[in-house]
Amino acid sequence: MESPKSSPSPSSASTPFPCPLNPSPGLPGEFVWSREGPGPLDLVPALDVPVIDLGGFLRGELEETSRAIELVRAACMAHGFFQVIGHGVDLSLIDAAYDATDRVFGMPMSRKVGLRRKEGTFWGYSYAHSDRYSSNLPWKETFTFGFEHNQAKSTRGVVDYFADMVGRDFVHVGWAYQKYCEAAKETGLAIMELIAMSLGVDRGHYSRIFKEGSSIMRCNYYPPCEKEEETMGTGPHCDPTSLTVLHQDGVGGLQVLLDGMWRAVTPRHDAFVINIGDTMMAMTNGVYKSCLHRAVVNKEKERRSLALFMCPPEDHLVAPPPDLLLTTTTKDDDDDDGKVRKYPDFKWGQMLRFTQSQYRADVATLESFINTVSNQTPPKSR
Ligand SMILES: C=C1C[C@]23C[C@H]1CC[C@H]2[C@]1(C)CCC[C@@](C)(C(=O)O)[C@H]1[C@@H]3C(=O)O
Ligand SMILES: O=C(O)CCC(=O)C(=O)O
Ligand SMILES: [Fe+2]
Repeated sequence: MESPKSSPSPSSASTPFPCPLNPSPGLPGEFVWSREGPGPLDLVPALDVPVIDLGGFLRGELEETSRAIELVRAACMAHGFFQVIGHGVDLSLIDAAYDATDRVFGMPMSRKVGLRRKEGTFWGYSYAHSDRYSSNLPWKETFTFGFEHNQAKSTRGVVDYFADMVGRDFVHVGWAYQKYCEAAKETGLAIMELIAMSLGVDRGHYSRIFKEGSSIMRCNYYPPCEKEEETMGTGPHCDPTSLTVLHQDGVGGLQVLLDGMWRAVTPRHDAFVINIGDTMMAMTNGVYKSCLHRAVVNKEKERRSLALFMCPPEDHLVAPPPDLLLTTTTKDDDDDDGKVRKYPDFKWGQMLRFTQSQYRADVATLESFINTVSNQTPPKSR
């Protein structure tokens, strides 16, 4: 597994970039995913991930709530992906977030380069992660910033971040993202209640943890690419985080691996795509699945997606609720009362730093992280 390369020296940071994301006759080698290139894209059938209407649940309607719980459970046991409508988020707020995204990636490259993530930080602009990796570069630009869930405790909101880091002319962009993140977070917290109820644990178990957590807000911009079959927008991976609340524009490109086949998640303007991440999988003792997915690019159209990666506090000890250990047995448990833990305790901050300094998130991030940590510290008995 390629470990991230150290970020370039300051002098190379000022080197004019070759802007490799523009269409070109031959794809630069570092963008060719020879082993995993998506190949012919028209063969990818759609995956009819469940579309769950949150309206009834949010209105406190018992029957609709039971229906939503059932659908969440079935999807999370299978592949960890579903779409939600009836979330109550005004579509004009989503459109404003896309307008903000167009403003961010529409900046001149010289200004974007000035916003590149600094070594040891997580936030800022990246093109193709070329400061972190030297091969299998994703055909995308990204802009990433943090969002504190407990706004009362937030020392510096999204608006301040944009005003201070990008410039006063981006204050309204900061507001658009601030409002978007607040709404997407509330949707995510509501879904965490459904997840808890679907597992038979206290309804507030997960949402209480995440109300004190934060999110990684990742804006993805995928330029068109003539060699769409040879490169990747975002390579195959499982999200190391807990719950992803993603909105994709109408172009399409998100795919989930199911039964050995890549399946397309059809975009819906009125829906968020929700998926379980590695950390939530550990919080459910492996009952709910964090699954491999990727984003492919398009030879004609640019594509954008907005991913809110919800995380617990960095010092939160990731473990399943005790009740869950009493009520669930997993098929490969040799311990018939289901008390077996699938993953050791770990602190979320440790896993996050692992993905930023040592390991490029892929299909085996959680397993690799646990192996790394267990080789460093004696196993904790529980
Ligand atoms: C903890 C994280 C690392 C990434 C952003 C969040 C959740 C998703 C991860 C990522 C998108 C998975 C694919 C590889 C990656 C390097 C990327 O393409 O951006 C990952 C993110 C990252 O390390 O910046
Ligand atoms: O762009 C997409 O649709 C998905 C991107 C993704 O999976 C990610 O950023 O983790
Ligand atoms: Fe992802």
